[in-house]
Amino acid sequence: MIRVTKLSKQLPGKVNILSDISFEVGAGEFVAIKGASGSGKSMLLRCLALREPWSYGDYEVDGVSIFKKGFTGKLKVRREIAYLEEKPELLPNKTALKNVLIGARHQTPIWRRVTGMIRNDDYMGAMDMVEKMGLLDKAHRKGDKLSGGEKQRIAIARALVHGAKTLVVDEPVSGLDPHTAEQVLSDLKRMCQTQGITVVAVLSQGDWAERFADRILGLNGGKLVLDIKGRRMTAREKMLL
Ligand SMILES: Nc1ncnc2c1ncn2[C@@H]1O[C@H](COP(=O)(O)OP(=O)(O)OP(=O)(O)O)[C@@H](O)[C@H]1O
Repeated sequence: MIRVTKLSKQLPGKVNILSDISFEVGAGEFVAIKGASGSGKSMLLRCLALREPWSYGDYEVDGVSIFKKGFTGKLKVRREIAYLEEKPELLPNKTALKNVLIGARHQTPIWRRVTGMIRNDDYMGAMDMVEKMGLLDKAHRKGDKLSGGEKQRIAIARALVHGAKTLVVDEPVSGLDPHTAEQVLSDLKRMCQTQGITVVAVLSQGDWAERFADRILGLNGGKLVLDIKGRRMTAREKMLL
């Protein structure tokens, strides 16, 4: 469970990017973030993944107060919360499977990256995850020969194989055709339902959030203006964003 209390983010010069944001996300929940361009969606994700320092606020993950725990708190977030950028970077010359196994630079021991040595258990685990993502037939295709949607799904598989319990994902379906977008979001949703993985995803386009999310958070000018169950939004709710 993630609890964010009064998160604020200021940049030098006192510009407020995020103001007084509080919300909770339960284990296994799929939460979508919506908001206009510049409303602070990416900054919120980056703060959740501790890619950006917070100016103010409390952060609790599974009952652990992250900032009070200092280094171990931050390590917990690094281990358990994976941040996936809009266009995930894969190693272009490695296969999809190798990308799942050794691609995550900060999570793979350097000796294993250098030697390419893989334990059998790890290999099976990665293959299993690639299959769950519906990409078994692409497992041996090189990273640069995968489509945008396939790259997204390999990046998700990589994060899960390396122990992430929560995926914080920036626009996972932007630039994808509707069929592929549907596949990526269905995979994410299934991970939530069957494995208790928590997903916080920016889904600003179309009605993806309304169709797939358990909850929708809405940002406007760095403020949380909406926190509703995942359902068709009313015209009034849309006006708030
Ligand atoms: N490093 C930075 N320095 C100055 N301003 C920044 C920085 N990073 C973000 N901002 C500003 O913070 C605000 C929120 O940015 P953010 O990227 O979170 O928006 P967003 O909602 O994700 O937008 P988009 O949908 O266009 O990606 C924007 O006004 C942006 O210009």
